[in-house]
Amino acid sequence: MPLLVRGGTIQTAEQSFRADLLCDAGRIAAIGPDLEAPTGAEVVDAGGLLVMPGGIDPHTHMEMPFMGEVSADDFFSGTAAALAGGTTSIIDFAIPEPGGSLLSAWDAWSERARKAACDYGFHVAVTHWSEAVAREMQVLATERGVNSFKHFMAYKGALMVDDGVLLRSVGHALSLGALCNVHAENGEAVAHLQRTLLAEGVTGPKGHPLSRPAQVEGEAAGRIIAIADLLHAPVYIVHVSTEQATRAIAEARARGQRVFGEVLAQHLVIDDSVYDHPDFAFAAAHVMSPPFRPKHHQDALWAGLASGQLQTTATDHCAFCARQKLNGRDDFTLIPNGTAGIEDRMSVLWHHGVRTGRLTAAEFVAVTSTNTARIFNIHPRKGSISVGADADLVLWDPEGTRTISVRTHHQNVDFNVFEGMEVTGIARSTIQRGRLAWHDNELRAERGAGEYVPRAVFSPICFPRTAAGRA
Ligand SMILES: NC(=O)NCCC(=O)O
Ligand SMILES: [Zn+2]
Ligand SMILES: [Zn+2]
Repeated sequence: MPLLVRGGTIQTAEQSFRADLLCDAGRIAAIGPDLEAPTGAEVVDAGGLLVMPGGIDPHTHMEMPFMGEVSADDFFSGTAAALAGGTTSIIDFAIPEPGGSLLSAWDAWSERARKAACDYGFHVAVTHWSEAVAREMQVLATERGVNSFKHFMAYKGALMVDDGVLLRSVGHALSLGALCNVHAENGEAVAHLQRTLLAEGVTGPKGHPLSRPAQVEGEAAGRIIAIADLLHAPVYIVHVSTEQATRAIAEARARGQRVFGEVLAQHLVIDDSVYDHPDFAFAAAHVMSPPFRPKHHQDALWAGLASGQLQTTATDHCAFCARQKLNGRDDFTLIPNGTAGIEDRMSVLWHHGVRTGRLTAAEFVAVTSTNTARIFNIHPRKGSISVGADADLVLWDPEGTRTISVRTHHQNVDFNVFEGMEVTGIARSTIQRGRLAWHDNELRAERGAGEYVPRAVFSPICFPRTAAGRA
């Protein structure tokens, strides 16, 4: 059924104007003043609201097996919560079994994601190197719509890769026109500090940030940037949480390198005092990597977003319940790493970014949606408001308020790291492929309504020379 969005202000990453918008067959069919509602169309009143591209979260882990547990939000509950917060697409991570096949990981994640309520894609992790891995990367890039590969420089003994693997994989991805994503923490240093702390008797959650100080991220960010520079490859650093990594990215960009940086909503507003909490459950609920930082790092992250040196925002949504976090009751290294946030990213960014004057509304759209679509080559189908684009929209109430709470959120987890935060700026309605999936506080997410979005290689923003050569 067609859907007419009437009387709103269209807000994109470039401009703002009053117009109606007609959705039909899942796409944006028309944009203009005073559009007629076709027979049988549903009409939604967007008076006083901003009509923006739906959010894209480029970093989630739904039902991910990790540290002996499986993250608590599955592809349905997690994407339904996303829709309640104005996010209409995610890019999750398909992670092979140790030494296993990348194609099998893609198959397994595709199977799990069939129940997704919003659109999705996958970064595929490279966790070891062999000729078979190289071949599978090629198949994924050319036949399965994967244009990004993930590398963990941390999690020694599990997902971590060394510089030899990084060099091979970054070089191979470059030849395929794919982008390497990197979790930048020096995993050897983390393992060393973990051992030392445990030997000193530091077993509680406080050991987590102590074992992953800012230098650990700064060093790894500098190293992967140097490797990318050696190979003339673009690189995307996930969950940047420190001044040091932000500076390394800015300096590389100033030298002309194609380096992109992602920030998590959580790192922008929560600091490391959470680990001082006497209650294990509270402190453990904040155990994620990289950890929360002393407050001054937040200023660097906001400045990075405002200046364009950091381009995207995400959540690294990886929900674990108190029962799961208890695995690390006597040893902080066993607490499953991860926090939730997919439902609240947009409101947190609006409240703390736009309302404070750090970001313009256009920049908000850029960092929550459009930049991700450009980097991962799904623009203008996603992240834009243009005729022919997917009708993935959020009707945003810039003055609407809500109090974030585990009691009201839709995420399948018993803790919310933003608990009690009063935010101004909320999703009144979320339109997923032309259908109201969240409207007036009612979640109408549909199991399986989400579709896989294949992503073509040689994203022009990552590979400008190739793009120019092809034009
Ligand atoms: N971030 C985190 O703590 N858990 C998910 C895995 C990762 O992204 O490092
Ligand atoms: Zn990570
Ligand atoms: Zn992650």
